[in-house]
Amino acid sequence: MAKENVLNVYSEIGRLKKVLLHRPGKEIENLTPDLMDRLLFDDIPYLEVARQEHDAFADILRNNGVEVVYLEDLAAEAIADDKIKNQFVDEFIKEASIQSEKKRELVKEYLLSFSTNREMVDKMMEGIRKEEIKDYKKTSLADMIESDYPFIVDPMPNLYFTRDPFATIGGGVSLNHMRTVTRNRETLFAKYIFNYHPEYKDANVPLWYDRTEDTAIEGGDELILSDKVIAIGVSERTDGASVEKLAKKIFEKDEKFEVVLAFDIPKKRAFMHLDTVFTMVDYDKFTIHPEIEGPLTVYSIRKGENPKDVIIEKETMELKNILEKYLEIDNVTLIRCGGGNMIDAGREQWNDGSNTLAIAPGEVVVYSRNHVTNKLLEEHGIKLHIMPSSELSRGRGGPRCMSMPLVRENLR
Ligand SMILES: NC(=O)NCCC[C@H](N)C(=O)O
Repeated sequence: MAKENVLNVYSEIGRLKKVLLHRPGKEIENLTPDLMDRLLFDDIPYLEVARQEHDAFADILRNNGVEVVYLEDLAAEAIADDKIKNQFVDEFIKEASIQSEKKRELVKEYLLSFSTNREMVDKMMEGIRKEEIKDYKKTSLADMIESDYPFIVDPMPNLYFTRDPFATIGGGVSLNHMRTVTRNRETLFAKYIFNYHPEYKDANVPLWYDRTEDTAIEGGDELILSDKVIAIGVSERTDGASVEKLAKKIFEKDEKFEVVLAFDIPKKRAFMHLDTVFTMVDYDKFTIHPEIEGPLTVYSIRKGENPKDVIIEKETMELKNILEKYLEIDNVTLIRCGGGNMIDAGREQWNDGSNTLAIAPGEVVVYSRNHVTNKLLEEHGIKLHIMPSSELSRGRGGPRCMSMPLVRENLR
């Protein structure tokens, strides 16, 4: 029997009931200047302060009635069975680009030596420095003559952006195939959680996308505008082909969604995901990066006659008109990040000024540093929960990026 409502997300703004976070761990202390580019960071956060900020974020959520669960706990609980744990470790090692067989054996031995699954999961996330495994240098010629690269297994510093590796859509999950190797490794945790965690394993959670697919899609591009309309950014991180695959999967199931809108957005870092430039803060209000007001090209994807077919239409319209048309609202208000001032907009956008997490209609969590945009949101009647933001923001993601809703109340 399928369990009811273990996942339920039919909007961006319905009251948040349960959310998945990852408390930044020592993976942040394994970031080096040489690695930043490949691991998608622009600076190195100070872990102690990043954790304080993250705990403040979690407290805001808990104080507002949200159940907060952590990726690292769910992953550890999912592998309680030794056979599953063994399989998980093998898969992790296979994806960690470890060159020699002997070194893979040493890494496995090392991971299995941790006394709890939680400690082992933390270590997988943190990465393994060379000096942690003694004698690895004697394992093969490649290892003996290799460069001074300091890791046997790379850290995964982007894990605190839980929005991206998988995304809850309706009653199912888009288990994403990420654009980059570093972020794709993160999706393994979700695979094990949805297959083996006691909360989810018997729930027959439908997968709208699978990490084994060969085109990319990331959760920051997946926005649920209503129980009828999903918006997906075709961006630096998400391919058009993935949006079509996901739409077909959703339409084949008995979900209420009627249309998937593929937003063609600029393929550059400041526009990394759709939620970098655009989040929903109330029934009829959105905070946006002024540069996506449009005219924008949007492809609407609807069910065809045959469940496997879709009908795709291309339109070029202003963002405001697109939202009014598809959400059937007379007047949508777009609140411009930085108030449209070029300097404020550029700075606050860079620090995720329009990446807000709605915890209820008209109520959002925002970064303290984006005070120009925050003031504007307040002037539009939005209730703000302001979190500290000097360190977490260095990873180029805001409150929406740092949270994956598992359950939201349905809107009336
Ligand atoms: N949804 C988001 O925009 N997530 C932020 C991800 C930031 C991370 N450093 C990345 O480049 O993937």
